[in-house]
Amino acid sequence: MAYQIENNDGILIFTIDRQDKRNAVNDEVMEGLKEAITYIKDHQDVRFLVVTGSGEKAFCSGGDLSEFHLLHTEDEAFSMLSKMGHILYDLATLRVPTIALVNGAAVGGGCEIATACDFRLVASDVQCGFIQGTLSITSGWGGGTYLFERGLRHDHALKMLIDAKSYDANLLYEIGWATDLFEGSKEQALEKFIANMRGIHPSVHQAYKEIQLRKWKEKNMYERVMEEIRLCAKLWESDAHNEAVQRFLNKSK
Ligand SMILES: CC[C@H](C(=O)O)C(=O)SCCNC(=O)CCNC(=O)[C@H](O)C(C)(C)COP(=O)(O)OP(=O)(O)OC[C@H]1O[C@@H](n2cnc3c(N)ncnc32)[C@H](O)[C@@H]1OP(=O)(O)O
Repeated sequence: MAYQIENNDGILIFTIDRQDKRNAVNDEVMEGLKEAITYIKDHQDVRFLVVTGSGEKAFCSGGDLSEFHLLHTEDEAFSMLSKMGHILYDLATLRVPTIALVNGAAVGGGCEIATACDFRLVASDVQCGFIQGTLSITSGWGGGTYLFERGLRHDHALKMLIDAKSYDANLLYEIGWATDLFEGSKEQALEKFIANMRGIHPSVHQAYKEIQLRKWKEKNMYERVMEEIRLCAKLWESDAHNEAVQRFLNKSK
C-alpha cells in the first residue's frame, strides 16, 4: 500500500508510504487521503488528523513525476490537479485540528499538503519549499492560496513561492511557516505538541475551527483554490515545464 491509516486513540495518522519515490503523491495516495477524510467525517471519536511520511528522508516530494509527466494538455493536468485540490480543500476545512508532522523534505505539492494543515511540526534537519517554479509551473493543489491564509507576513509568503527553493527548518520557523521544530522522535514531538489540547473537549477545538472556516467561506476560498489550480494547469502545457520534468526523470536514470 502507498499509505497507512491508523486511528491511535482518536488521533488519525495518515502516513504516505512510498519511500522509494520520496513519498511522492500518486493516485493511490490521493485515494488514501480521501479515505482518511471520509473516516473522520464518519467517526466522531477522531479528534486530530496527522499527516506524515514514512522513513526519514521525505515527508512528501510532491506529485509523482514518473506518473504525472504523462499528462500534457491543460485539461489533462487540470483533471489531476483539481482532484487533489478538492481533497486538500476537504482536508483544510475538516472540523478537527490537522497537523503536518514533517519528518523529511516537503517539496512542491508536499509543501502544499503541509500548508493545507493547521499546524506544521518540522524536524530540525529538513528542508521544505514550493519548488514548483523550478518546473516552470506554480502551486497546483491550492497550497499558494493556503499559504497566504496562514498568517505569514505577505513578503515572506510571496518570497517563499517565488524563490521556488527549499528553506531550512530554522528559516521556516523564523518566517512563521513552521509552527514548531523538533529533534529526534516525531512520535514524541507529536505527543508533546498535543498534550494540552488532548485535555480540552473536542467541541472547543471544533468551535474555534468553525470561526476560521466561516471566514474562508465568506472569502470564497474554494473558488480561489480552483482559480489557482487553473493557472497551474495552463502553465503545465508549456515546453519549459515538460523539458524540466524530463531533465528530472533523466537525472534519475
Ligand atoms: C501541484 C504539485 C506539483 C505537481 O505534481 O503538479 C508538484 O509537486 S511539482 C514538484 C514535483 N516534485 C519535485 O520536483 C521534487 C523532486 N524530488 C526532489 O527534489 C528530491 O527527490 C528530494 C529533495 C525530494 C529528495 O532528494 P534525495 O536526494 O533524498 O532523493 P533523490 O532525488 O535521489 O530521489 C530518490 C528517488 O525518488 C525519486 N523521486 C523523488 N521525488 C520524486 C517525485 N516527485 N516523483 C517521482 N519520483 C521521485 C527519484 O527519481 C529517485 O528515484 P530513483 O529511481 O532512485 O532514481
